[in-house]
Amino acid sequence: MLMKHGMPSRLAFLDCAKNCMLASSPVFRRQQFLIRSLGGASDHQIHFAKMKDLKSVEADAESILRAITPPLDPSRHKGQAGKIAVIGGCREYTGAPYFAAISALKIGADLSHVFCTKDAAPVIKSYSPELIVHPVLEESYSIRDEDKRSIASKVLSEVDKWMERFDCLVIGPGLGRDPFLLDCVSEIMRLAKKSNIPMVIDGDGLFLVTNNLDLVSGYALAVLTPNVNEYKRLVQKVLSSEVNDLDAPQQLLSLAKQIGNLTILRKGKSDLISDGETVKSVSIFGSPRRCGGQGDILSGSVAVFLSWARQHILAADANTNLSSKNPTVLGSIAGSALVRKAASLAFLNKKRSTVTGDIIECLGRSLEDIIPAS
Ligand SMILES: NC(=O)C1=CN([C@@H]2O[C@H](COP(=O)(O)OP(=O)(O)OC[C@H]3O[C@@H](n4cnc5c(N)ncnc54)[C@H](O)[C@@H]3O)[C@@H](O)[C@H]2O)[C@@H](O)CC1
Ligand SMILES: Nc1ncnc2c1ncn2[C@@H]1O[C@H](COP(=O)(O)OP(=O)(O)OP(=O)(O)O)[C@@H](O)[C@H]1O
Ligand SMILES: [Mg+2]
Repeated sequence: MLMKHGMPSRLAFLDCAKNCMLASSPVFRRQQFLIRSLGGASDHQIHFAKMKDLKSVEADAESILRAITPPLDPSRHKGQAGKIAVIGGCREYTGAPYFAAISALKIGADLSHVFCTKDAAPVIKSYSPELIVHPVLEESYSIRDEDKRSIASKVLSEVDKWMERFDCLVIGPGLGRDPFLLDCVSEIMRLAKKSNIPMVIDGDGLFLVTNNLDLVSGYALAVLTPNVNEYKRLVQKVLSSEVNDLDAPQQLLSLAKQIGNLTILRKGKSDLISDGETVKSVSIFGSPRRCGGQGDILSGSVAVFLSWARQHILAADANTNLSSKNPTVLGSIAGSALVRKAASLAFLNKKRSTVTGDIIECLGRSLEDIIPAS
C-alpha cells in the first residue's frame, strides 16, 4: 500500500485509523478479554511464554561474584586487585567518567585512571583525589587543522606509555562525539587490541564502534554495554532490522555472533548478556529510579569484575567450577548484579531522591553482603 516516496495511501491511513479506534473501544477490549478467557493466545500470553524462556537462563550471579572476587590477602601488593582506565570526559560531560572510575575503586580495584580532555581534567580531579587524571585528549574546537596530525600522535604516545599497566579499559563514558577526538580514541582502541587489553565500551564509545565495527569485530575481550538507544542503533546497523523484544535473547545472540563473538550486555528491565554462544539474564530487583549515570557505574564495575574473572580463570587453571569460563560474560553478570543490588539498596533509603552518588555509596555494602571482607 505504499505510494511514491514511501508515503502510505489514503486507504491504508484510514485502515490504520480504524484499527486505532477499534483498539481503544470498550467492545474491542471486552472481545479481547473473552478470547483470553477462552484460551486464545493473546500477544500478552505469547510475551509471557517468552519471558518464561528468559527465566531459564537467569545467571547464578551471587555464586559468580563469590568465585571471582579475590580475597583481601595481606601478601598482595598495590595493583594486584586491578588497574582500570576510563577513556572519557570532555567539555560537556565530567560526571560520567568520574562515576565509572570511582565505582571501580569502590568495588575494590587498586588504581583508577581517567584519560580525558584538557578542559575536563581539573573538574574531574576536583571531584576526587583518589583518581589519577590525565588531561591528554583534544577536541577540534581547541586545535588548528594543520596541527591535528602531530597532536593525534602526541595523544597516542601519552596513552601508550601507560597501556601495558592496565587490566581493563572503559571506553566512552562522557567522551562526546567530536570527530577528531573519536579518531584518536579509535587509535587507542587499536593499541589496546594489540596488547590484548580487555575493553568495556559504553556511551559515546558505542556511538564510535557502531559506525566503525572493525574496531571491535572479532575481539573476544570486548564488552559492549548498550542502553535502549544504543542497542537500537546497534541492531539497525548490524542486523539491518528493528529491536525484537519478543525474541530478545535470540536477537542478542545473533548480534553478538555477527560482530564476531564479543560480549554484549543489553541494559534494561532485565539485563541480558551474550557472547554469541550463550545468553544469560540478570533480573535481580534494581531500582525504579532512572537517573542518569547508572550505566556509568555499570561500565566501571564490569571492568573490575572482568579483570578479576580473568585472574581467577588463569589462577584456577582448568579446575574452576564456573559454568561459563568466558571472563567477559562472568564480569558482565557480576557487574550487572552488583549495580542492581546497590541501586535497590540506595532506593530503599532515598526513594525518589536517589541519585547516582547514592548508588555508588551502596556498592561496598552490596558486595559485603555477598562476600564479606573477613
Ligand atoms: N553526568 C554525566 O556526565 C552523564 C553523562 N552521560 C554521558 O552522556 C553521553 C550520552 O549518553 P546518553 O545515555 O544520554 O545517550 P543516548 O544515546 O541514550 O541519547 C542521548 C541523546 O542524544 C541524542 N542523540 C542520538 N544520536 C545522536 C547523534 N548522532 N548526535 C547527537 N545527539 C544524538 C538522543 O536523541 C538523546 O536525546 C554519553 O557520553 C554518556 O556517557 C550519561 O552517562 C549520563 C550522566
Ligand atoms: N527498567 C529497568 N528496571 C531496573 N533496572 C534497570 C532498568 N533499566 C535499566 N536498569 C539498570 O540500570 C543500570 C543502567 O542502565 P541504563 O539503561 O539506565 O543505562 P544508561 O542509559 O547507559 O545510563 P547512563 O545515564 O549512565 O548513560 C543498569 O544496571 C540496568 O540494569
Ligand atoms: Mg550510558
